[in-house]
Amino acid sequence: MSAKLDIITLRGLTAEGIHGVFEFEHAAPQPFVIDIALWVDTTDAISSDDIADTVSYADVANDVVAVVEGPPAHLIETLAQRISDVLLANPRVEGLEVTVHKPQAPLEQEFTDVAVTVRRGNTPGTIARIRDITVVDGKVAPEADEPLVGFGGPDEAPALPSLVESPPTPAAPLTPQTPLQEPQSHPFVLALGGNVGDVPVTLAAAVSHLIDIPRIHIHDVSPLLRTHAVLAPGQAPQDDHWNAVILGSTTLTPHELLNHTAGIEAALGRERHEHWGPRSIDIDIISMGDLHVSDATLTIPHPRAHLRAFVLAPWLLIDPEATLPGFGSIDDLLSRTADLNGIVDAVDDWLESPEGIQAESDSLVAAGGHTRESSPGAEPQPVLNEPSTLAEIPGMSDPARPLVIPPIAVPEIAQPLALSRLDRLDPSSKASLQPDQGADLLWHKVWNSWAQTPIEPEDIPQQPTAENEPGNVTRQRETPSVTTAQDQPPVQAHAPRPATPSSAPPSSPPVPASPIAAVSPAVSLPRQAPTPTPAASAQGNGHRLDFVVSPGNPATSHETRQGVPSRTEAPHTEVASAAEGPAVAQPLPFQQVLVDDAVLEENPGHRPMRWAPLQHFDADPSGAAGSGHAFSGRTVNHPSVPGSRAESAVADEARARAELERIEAQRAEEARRRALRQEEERRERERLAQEEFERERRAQEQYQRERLAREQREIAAREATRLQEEAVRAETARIEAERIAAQARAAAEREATRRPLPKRTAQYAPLPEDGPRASSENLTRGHGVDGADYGSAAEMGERPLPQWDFSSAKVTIVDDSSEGGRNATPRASLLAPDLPEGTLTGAVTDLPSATGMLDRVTMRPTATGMIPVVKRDTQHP
Ligand SMILES: Nc1ncnc2c1ncn2[C@@H]1O[C@H](COP(=O)(O)OP(=O)(O)OP(=O)(O)O)[C@@H](O)[C@H]1O
Ligand SMILES: Nc1nc2c(c(=O)[nH]1)N=C(CO)CN2
Repeated sequence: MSAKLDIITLRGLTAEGIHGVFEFEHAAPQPFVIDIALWVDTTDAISSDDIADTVSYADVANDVVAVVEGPPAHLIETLAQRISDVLLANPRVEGLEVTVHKPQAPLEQEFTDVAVTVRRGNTPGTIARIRDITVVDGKVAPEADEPLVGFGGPDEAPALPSLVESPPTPAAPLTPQTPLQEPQSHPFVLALGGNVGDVPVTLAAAVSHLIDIPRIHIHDVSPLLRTHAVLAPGQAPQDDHWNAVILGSTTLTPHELLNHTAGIEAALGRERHEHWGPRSIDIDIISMGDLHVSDATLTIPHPRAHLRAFVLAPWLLIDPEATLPGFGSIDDLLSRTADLNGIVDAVDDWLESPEGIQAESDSLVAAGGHTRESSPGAEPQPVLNEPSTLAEIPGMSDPARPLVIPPIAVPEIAQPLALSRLDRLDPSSKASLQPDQGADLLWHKVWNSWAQTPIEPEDIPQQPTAENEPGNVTRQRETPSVTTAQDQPPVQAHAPRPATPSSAPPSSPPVPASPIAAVSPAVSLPRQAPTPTPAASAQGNGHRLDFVVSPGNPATSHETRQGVPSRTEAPHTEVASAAEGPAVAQPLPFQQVLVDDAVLEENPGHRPMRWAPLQHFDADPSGAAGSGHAFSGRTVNHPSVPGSRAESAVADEARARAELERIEAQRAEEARRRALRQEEERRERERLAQEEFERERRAQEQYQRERLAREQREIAAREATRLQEEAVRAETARIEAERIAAQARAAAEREATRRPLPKRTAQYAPLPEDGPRASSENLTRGHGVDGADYGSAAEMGERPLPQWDFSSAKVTIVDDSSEGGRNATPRASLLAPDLPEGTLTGAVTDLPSATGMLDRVTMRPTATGMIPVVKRDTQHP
């Protein structure tokens, strides 16, 4: 079993990141809150007290924050996976659970949390309930009254790998006002099975995990049965399974329990490839008290449990009185299962050291002629192929070792059992009745015919006697040196049996006619249900179980010694009758009478034993009494014997022969009926198997349909998210387009309201005589803004200003030399004399110049000393 893992938790770790489906979430960081639980083997750390031997939560916090602050992801699932990957890179982390909360997720509705939880690796059990600790003024505040919900809390099932796709069970939000009610406890029955790997070890690990889960209490674990695989028709052969049943109780809901069992399956390597395929482990919830559940993921009671010996047999071993709600007593159910013959081996106390059980069983089975492979087909193969001698069983020559008697399979037995009517005789009777050398031929013949007559069900007498007490199965007498039913009484499921069959009072209650009623463990676990504790010794890896089949079981009556006269039956009856009065006819084919003195005289070597047909004896029952013949064990004068002894002998021979013929005819008839019955039983089993297969197929189809529907829902949900994203993008684009359009409109409006640009012309005004550049002789030729050559300043100075009507335009004469410092005197004043009356002059400080968009004309002094005069065209005011 793997080392126990402890859980290190870190909760409420907050960091900011840019994760989300929407573009805007990538633009601005938002908070993410992370809860971490790490499954770590702390054994070393506990002994060394060294941080190097464990996982430092400080490192964990750094790693997690780095991921949250790292590259953007669309989904919190992705974020959780990235965190898992980083933390699992630490080899000390065997498993983990990561929850990513997104408290400011962009949702229109009010909410308290959005989160995703992932579990990875080996995460046995569940996370312990953790209380929030509030620190106030540096001290831990007293606990809040309300119970915690959420992470690890009792009302939240942890996310498990196998259930990732299924919708999470919503946790009922508990408020401080909600009183904490003790949830109701339900008994449960789980069935465990598997046939891949070292299954006993895996199943023991599963039991250990279950024990570790809070709110689950294990009451009992059944012996471990090795069973032939039950297969769907046409399925390829598989290795044998190991099956066990667990009884317990839990306050978990059925789905929470399923979550846990599925988690354990996943942790123990369960993979699903094929329906009813080979598996390392399978855990089915068989029942939960009276609960009935039926939904897409869970059906309780388990819909096929009532058909399965590999579930019912181990269950019966620990709870013989159990019933499966809606189906009845498991005892009865078991007797009708088609795989009843498939129980190959059984081991008790297997949890102690499960290692080696499988190998040991393999060698036992190999010695017995089995293979681990079972035969295909829903109809189980006959399983009995017992070792014929004790020596063939490895280790069985050691008398201290417990015996393995494989379960006695019914109703069809592959090899004819060496059981005959003679086997019904007790050994001393048998010895005294056996024909001697030289005894008469007829007696030899009768004896031999008895010897070849298998015991028939019809031979079972109605009254129980010491001879037919349960457990006196002749098969067991064939191996007298091992534990037999006499040493070890079988335990009847319904009625406790006395310690030894011989001590059973004659009034013992008749055994219920249940074919498997007494499949009983010879060694029992300490358990609550009353179970037998017979004498088998406990050694080795677990205790093999002896299985004994009740004689009350009609199906096993092949093996029940009946119908052969023995000391305790016909002769005894006869003696008693003779002593007490007229002989009482018994429902037996023969009476032990007809010893004729003459024959004795003529053939002194003959044994005076004969068997006569009952009707002959009955012919004159009163005569027996009347003639006072007493049956003294040897010599009885039959009342109906006629005068001649020779005639009588011949008549006896003839009657005996006739009787033999009648018996043979009867036997042939019985064989025919038996064949018919077996054929009917086979058909019935086939029908049941077919029905189960059909049910299975329908269940599978339903499961597939639901899976498909779920997938389609998921696809639709993804598509809806995609469309939503697209819609958001389109909306964003629309808003942007609108903004641009609005801008354009505004610009257009401004444009529209703006006066058309005046056509501009430029002219150079002559510089005044006393202007700063007036004396310059080397003035370059002036060019107007329109490129026209206006000649030199001197020439231009002679030219008059055009006859523009400056008064109609707002003309400002600007002297920007005020900034350049070349001339502090505003040019305007200088120019003013030359401008028409009313022309505005003065510095313009509030408008840029020369933009062409001014209301006013700007005149500047230039480097050439000439002043461009820009004026609105009078035709375009
Ligand atoms: N009572 C139940 N116990 C366990 N699983 C159940 C039960 N009822 C329904 N299921 C569902 O059956 C699903 C498939 O189970 P699984 O693959 O183990 O089937 P199986 O063991 O191969 O077949 P079978 O159910 O016949 O034993 C599980 O995921 C679970 O959701
Ligand atoms: N013997 C045996 N056969 C099976 C088993 C099982 O547990 N034991 N489980 C099956 C599907 O659950 C199918 N067949």
